[in-house]
Formats: sequence, structure tokens, C-alpha cells
Amino acid sequence: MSYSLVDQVVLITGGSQGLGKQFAKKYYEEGRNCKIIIVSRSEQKLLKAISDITYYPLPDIDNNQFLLSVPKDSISTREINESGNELYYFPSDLGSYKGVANLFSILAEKSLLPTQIISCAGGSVPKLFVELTREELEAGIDVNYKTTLYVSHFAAQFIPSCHLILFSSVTAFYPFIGYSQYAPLKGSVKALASILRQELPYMRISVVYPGNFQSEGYELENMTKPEITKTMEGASQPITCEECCDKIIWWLKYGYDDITTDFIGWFLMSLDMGLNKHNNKSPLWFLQLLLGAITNLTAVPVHMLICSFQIRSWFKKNEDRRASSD
Ligand SMILES: NC(=O)C1=CN([C@@H]2O[C@H](COP(=O)(O)OP(=O)(O)OC[C@H]3O[C@@H](n4cnc5c(N)ncnc54)[C@H](OP(=O)(O)O)[C@@H]3O)[C@@H](O)[C@H]2O)C=CC1
Ligand SMILES: CCCCCCCCCCCCCCCC(=O)[C@@H](N)CO
Repeated sequence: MSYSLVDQVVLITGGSQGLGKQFAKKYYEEGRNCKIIIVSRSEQKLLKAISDITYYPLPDIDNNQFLLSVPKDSISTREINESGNELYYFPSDLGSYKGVANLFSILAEKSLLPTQIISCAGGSVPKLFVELTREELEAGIDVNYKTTLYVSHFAAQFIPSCHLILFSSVTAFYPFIGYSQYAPLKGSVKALASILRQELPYMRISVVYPGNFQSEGYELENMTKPEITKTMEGASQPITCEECCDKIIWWLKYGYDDITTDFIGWFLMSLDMGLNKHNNKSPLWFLQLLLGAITNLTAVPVHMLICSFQIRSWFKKNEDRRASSD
């Protein structure tokens, strides 16, 4: 199943901001005959995204010509731009099974079952584990795992075949201090994809493992991110959403299904090249495996020693600071 921006019905979860919005913009501007449906919880954010992408001023979209669900039979089929791309939005909490069920029944009813799904909804609250609240822990599971799990489940049940593009994170290869609310769920997305590839061989299933990129979510996570987490992820300098989106599209067109967005991400994936990595189309596949095997035996143990030293001294420094402020 080759990747293209032509004649597609693309469902973009988390399409109201950040990378999801960037993908919507890409299809709208560079696609041909595409129907683009962006979904997120907040209608306000979705409207703002529509306005940013189409350059329609906000008051003009108040008549809801872009809204997918209501009023039911007045869905606009007007070609919105000269390339025949149509943009719709649908507010829904995809962390709820009912929310996803409702979305898919409307898509089916409107003959808009997707040919591509970009499952971009996600986000992290980086903090030390003991400092996380119950709400934050639950949001981590809902936003990062349930959205992807439920959308994949409905796609498997209702769509004969489609290209599923799931968003994990480099932290799935390397979970580290500060990401307890997030990395385990991104690891779950990776495991889910491995199983779905075996159970749904007629679907194309791609997994993206991004490193840092600038987005509204990234700005927000940096407000709670512990210093030690910032230090440890320093090698992944944030790129722009535009660059991130273009890189992902490049790899998808090239036929890759395990995709990273920076060199450190690619390198960390090489350390994780064991079972169920589907990069066989890459001429670099064997080299990457070999590099990973050698590094796992040599540099990784040294790196882990340095890390535990760094973490211990960070805790010590913080304790000293706490003790002196008491
Ligand atoms: N930025 C980064 O550095 C990295 C990001 N990633 C991953 O890439 C993806 C995109 O990231 P980014 O652009 O930064 O994300 P943002 O946090 O900027 O945007 C997240 C989007 O998801 C939507 N969303 C959140 N929860 C739900 C829900 N329950 N149901 C429906 N929509 C929801 C939000 O809208 P609303 O609030 O309206 O629901 C928003 O549109 C995410 O999966 C993220 O985890 C991975 C590695 C690095
Ligand atoms: C020999 C071994 C060398 C190892 C080097 C280690 C470098 C670690 C880089 C980790 C980058 C993590 C980015 C997280 C992005 C993300 O998912 C968040 N922004 C959440 O949104």
C-alpha cells in the first residue's frame, strides 16, 4: 500500500493543534481530492485550526459548514479549495469507546470511512512519579493509549483495509526519569502495532517514534518537566512541526513503517531492532541491526552507568536544597 496525498479520506486524531494540525494543513495544501477529517475534544481549538488552515476568518465558519455531525443532512460537499480537498471537523473524546463508536457511525453514514488514519492524539505531563495526581495518571492512559486502541479497533472492524499510522515516541525505546505518566503507554502503542501487523496483514500499519518537536503540547510539557529529564533528553533538540511532518511523509513514501524523526531517535531504534521491526525495505536495515547489537554490548552499559550517576547526584542535590530550605 503506497502512501500518497491523492484521492484519500484521511482521519486525523489530535488534528486541532501541533503535528496533527500540520498534517491536516499538508493534505489541504498539497493533496488532491482528499477528504480530511480532524478530530479532537475541543470544538474551539478545532475551529481555530480550520480557520488557520483555510484562512477563513472565524466568524465565517460559525455556520458550521465544516462540522461533520450537526445538522445531520446539511453536510457541506462544496469543494473548499481548488485541488478538490474538503476539510471537516468533529469534536469527540476518543479516550471514550462511545466517542469513537459515534465518530465511526457518522463517518460510515456520510460515506467517509477513512483510507488513512493518522492517530496523532497524545501528550505527556512530565513529572516525578510521586508528584503525579490521579487525574494526570488517568489522562496519560486515556490520551496516549485508549485513543489509539479504540480508533484501531473500529478501523479493524469497519474498514476492509486502510493505512493506519500510529504515534508512539522515542521514549518507547528508552523510557527514562520523568516520563512515567507517558512512556509506558507509548510502549504499549508499539506492542499493539506488532500484534496488529500479524493479525491484520491486509492493513498497512506504520508507527512513528518522534523525538522532540515544537508544538503547543511540547510548550506545555516543558513547564512541568524536571531538570534531570531535560538534561537526559538534550540530544533530541526540538525540530519544527513542519520539518517533523515532512520527514514522516518522506519515510512513508519510501515504504518505511517504523519511523523516527531525528538521528538520536534512529540510533535508539537501532538498539531496539529485535523482533517485529518492519524496516525490511531499507537497505540500511541490516547495518542498523548490526550497529545496535554492537552498541548494546559496548556503549550502552557505560551510558547506563553514567545515567545512574547523573540521577543519583540530581536527587542528592535536590535533597540538599530541600534540607537547606527546611
Ligand atoms: N511534541 C513532542 O515533542 C513529541 C510528541 N509525540 C507524540 O506526537 C503526537 C503529536 O504531538 P503534539 O503535536 O506535540 O501534540 P499536542 O499536545 O500539541 O496536541 C495533542 C492533540 O491531541 C488532542 N487530544 C488530546 N486528547 C484527546 C482525546 N482524548 N480525544 C481526542 N483528541 C485528543 C488535542 O486536542 P484537544 O485538547 O482538543 O482534545 C490536540 O489536538 C502525540 O501523540 C505525542 O505524544 C511524540 C514524541 C515527541
Ligand atoms: C549509548 C546510548 C546513548 C543514549 C543517548 C540517550 C539520548 C536520549 C534522548 C531521548 C529523547 C527523548 C525525546 C522524548 C520526546 C517525547 O516523547 C516528549 N517530548 C513527550 O511529548
